[in-house]
Amino acid sequence: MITFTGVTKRYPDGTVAVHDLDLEIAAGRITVLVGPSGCGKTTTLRMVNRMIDPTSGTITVDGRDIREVDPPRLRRGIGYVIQQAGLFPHRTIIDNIATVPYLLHQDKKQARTRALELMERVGLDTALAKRYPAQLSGGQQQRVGVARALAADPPVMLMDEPFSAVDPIVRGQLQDEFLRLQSELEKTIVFVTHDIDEAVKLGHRIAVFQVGGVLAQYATPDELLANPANDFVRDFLGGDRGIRRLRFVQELDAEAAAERRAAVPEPAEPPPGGEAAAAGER
Ligand SMILES: Nc1ncnc2c1ncn2[C@@H]1O[C@H](COP(=O)(O)OP(=O)(O)OP(=O)(O)O)[C@@H](O)[C@H]1O
Repeated sequence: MITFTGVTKRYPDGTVAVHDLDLEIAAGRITVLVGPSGCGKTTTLRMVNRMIDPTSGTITVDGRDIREVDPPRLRRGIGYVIQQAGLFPHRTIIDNIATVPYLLHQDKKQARTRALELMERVGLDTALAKRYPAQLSGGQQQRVGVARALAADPPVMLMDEPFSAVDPIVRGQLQDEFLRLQSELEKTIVFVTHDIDEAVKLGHRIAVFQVGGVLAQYATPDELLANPANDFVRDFLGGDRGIRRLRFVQELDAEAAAERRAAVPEPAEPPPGGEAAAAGER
């Protein structure tokens, strides 16, 4: 679990990016930070791995105050994925993915084998391993970014608008694959987006921020859509909130129905002689 207690970030020029934030981020779930541009989402995210230090307040990861952990060590347990993937342009895909294992002086051959496994896991053809980032599509690059963040198998992943640089169709595919992957991996994920649809689709819980770094509401997607805490949240959710909620509830229903179907045991083989014989025995 990650906790923020009374966290404020004021930049040297006086800008308050995050204001007195209290937030509990559940382990093994996806927590989405959403809000308009400049509301402090990225600042909040980057305080978790100490790329930015808070002005006041306390952040803990698994009960430990992060100020007590030296930043390189802390970051080994925290994967970081950014918009447009941030890949090293002069390194091949496989070497990009194995960046952290190389830094940790892991066996090169092992690191590469694992990188190939990760490529498959995130839906990349391993034939792309020797290419360079510029030779991949935007969606493929994002997948490499996710694979690279997973390479050290960190329990926590910070994801800053990771799918926003691709077209809506690819974006939808990446989101679906990411959800599938997360259902296997159960990482603690903090995911930043400014897109409420993405937040509703991915988030177990959603933190809505407003400009000034104020947390306006922290709730499950269903609670958020059903009961916006104030006018700002209502406006941010938009006029089609009702449609979104309906779609969300329908998706939940479909998932529950699929789970029920999976839970029902397969019908037993009919006895020799077929159904008529089975009926006759009753
Ligand atoms: N280094 C900095 N110095 C001064 N102000 C900064 C700095 N970095 C960010 N800010 C300001 O802090 C506020 C929050 O910025 P932040 O990047 O956290 O917001 P955001 O919600 O992630 O925005 P976006 O969606 O546009 O990326 C903004 O007003 C921004 O201009």
